[in-house]
This record gives sequence, structure tokens and C-alpha cells, in this order.
Amino acid sequence: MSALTAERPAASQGRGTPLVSLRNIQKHFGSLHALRGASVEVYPGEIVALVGDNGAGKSTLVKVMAGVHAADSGEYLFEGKPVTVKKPTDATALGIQTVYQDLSLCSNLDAVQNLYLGREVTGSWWGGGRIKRAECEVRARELLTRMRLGNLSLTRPVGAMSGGQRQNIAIARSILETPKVVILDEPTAALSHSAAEGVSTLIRTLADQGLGIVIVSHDIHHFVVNATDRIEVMRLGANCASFKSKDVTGEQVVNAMVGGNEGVNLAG
Ligand SMILES: Nc1ncnc2c1ncn2[C@@H]1O[C@H](COP(=O)(O)OP(=O)(O)OP(=O)(O)O)[C@@H](O)[C@H]1O
Repeated sequence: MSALTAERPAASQGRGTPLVSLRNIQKHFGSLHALRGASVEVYPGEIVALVGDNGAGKSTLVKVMAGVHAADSGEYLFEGKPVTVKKPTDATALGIQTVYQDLSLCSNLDAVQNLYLGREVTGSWWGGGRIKRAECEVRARELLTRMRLGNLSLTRPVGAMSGGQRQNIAIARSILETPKVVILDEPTAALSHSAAEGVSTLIRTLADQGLGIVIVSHDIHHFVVNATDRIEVMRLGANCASFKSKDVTGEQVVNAMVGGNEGVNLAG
């Protein structure tokens, strides 16, 4: 069953086993101690935001999750079992996809070409191994419809699309691999308020279909408090507060980021 069609195990209904759990992660870059016992976990159907000031360690922590950086020490559990994740392919093999801020799309190519770049549906080698555009198009339309993005043009170059549309295509591309967890790096950076709302709707659709979503974001007041379920606040390489998004204001989150309410845990 694809993650998109999975019944919602609904983190919101209770806890169960996290999809991914990183605990007490330490990471040095030379003499720089970037992560000092940082932790993060995400449950099926849950959207978790990682927030913190510049240099707090958010990107490093999600890069450990994505296998870009190997942790010096700490635990990495996937569906409750210890796993070794030392390179990106280890993470993708587990079902963890990452959408980086640059989106890694080709502006001159259309949505179908971007979705299937590097993994095109081809004919048999004896038939010339040609890319089956029509089949890619059908699959792309099915995927976008399941993601409630049926209105997106399949044929317009993505360079001619809005920032929100490009973000949605980048997320759709990550979903093609039917992941269990999607990491999003600043998905609303440089988006208008309404485009950011479109991204919020999309990630909620994905979470409702059982994915765990981890988001790094500085967009505290509009996006993080409204579009996520739980907020982990990081400072100086460690967790310093945790909130249920529905119970907190942007001001309280920012206050925690700058050291206002040390060690708060209201996430339950
Ligand atoms: N590849 C690297 N090599 C050396 N130092 C690094 C590397 N990546 C991150 N750092 C350092 O680790 C610390 C944490 O950086 P990180 O990018 O994780 O912070 P962040 O919370 O994501 O910040 P921002 O919000 O500015 O992106 C910083 O001091 C940063 O300079």
C-alpha cells in the first residue's frame, strides 16, 4: 500500500511507535559542536516543525535524519528498531525523502519531466528503451490528483510556474517514491501568504494519508503555529522546548527560541 493511500494511523489519536526517532544526537564539524544531544521524532500522520535561531542545529539534525551527515553518537530508530543511516541512500531505502530549499527542479522542463527525471518509465531495451511520455503523464496526473493538485499544468515549464506551484511539484516528486517520512527544508520561504497556505493544505493532505512530516522553518507566526502539530525548539545544538502547535502562540515559540522559557515541554 502506498503511503498516499494508507489509512491514517493518526498521531493525533495517540502515540504508538514513531516512524523515525533520533535521540541524543551528537555531531561535531571539526572543533565545532553542532549537535549536543539533539532529538526529534515523528509519528505517522504527524507534522513536526523544527525551529530555532540561525545556527541552532536544525539543518544538521535533519541532515543526520536524511543520511547526509553521519552522527558522531546517538540513537537512530526507524519504526522502533535501531538502524544505521550513514548516507542518503540509507535514508531513502527506509522511506525517508527530503525536499531541499532549492527544490532541485529543472526550470526548462515541465512537471512530468521533473517528476520523472532520472526514473522515466521506458519501453523495453529491444524496443529502443524510449521514454513513455504518455504513461509518465498518466501516472503524474494520478499522483497529483491523489495529492489534490489536479489543477497543476503538466506541460508548462516549471520555470514559468509560481513559487508555490514549484514547491508542490518538488513535494510531489518526493512522494513518487512512496516514502513514509518527508523532510521539508523551509517549504514556505519566499512564498506569498496564499501560496504558503497551499503548501500547508498539501502537507496536511499527506499527513492525513499516513506520512510523517518533518519541517525546518523560520516562518513561525504564519506557518509553523498554524500548519504543524508539534514544534520542537532548538538552541545551541540541543532541544530547549516542545509545544503542541495548537496550544502555543508565535510569540511563545520565538521566546523559547531566544531562551525565554528554558526547558518548556507542553507537547505532552
Ligand atoms: N558542513 C558543515 N561544516 C561545518 N560547520 C557546519 C556545517 N554545517 C553546519 N555547520 C555549523 O553547525 C552549526 C549548526 O548549523 P545548522 O545549519 O544546523 O543550523 P540551523 O539551525 O539550520 O541554522 P539556519 O537557520 O541558519 O539554517 C552552525 O554553527 C553551522 O555553521
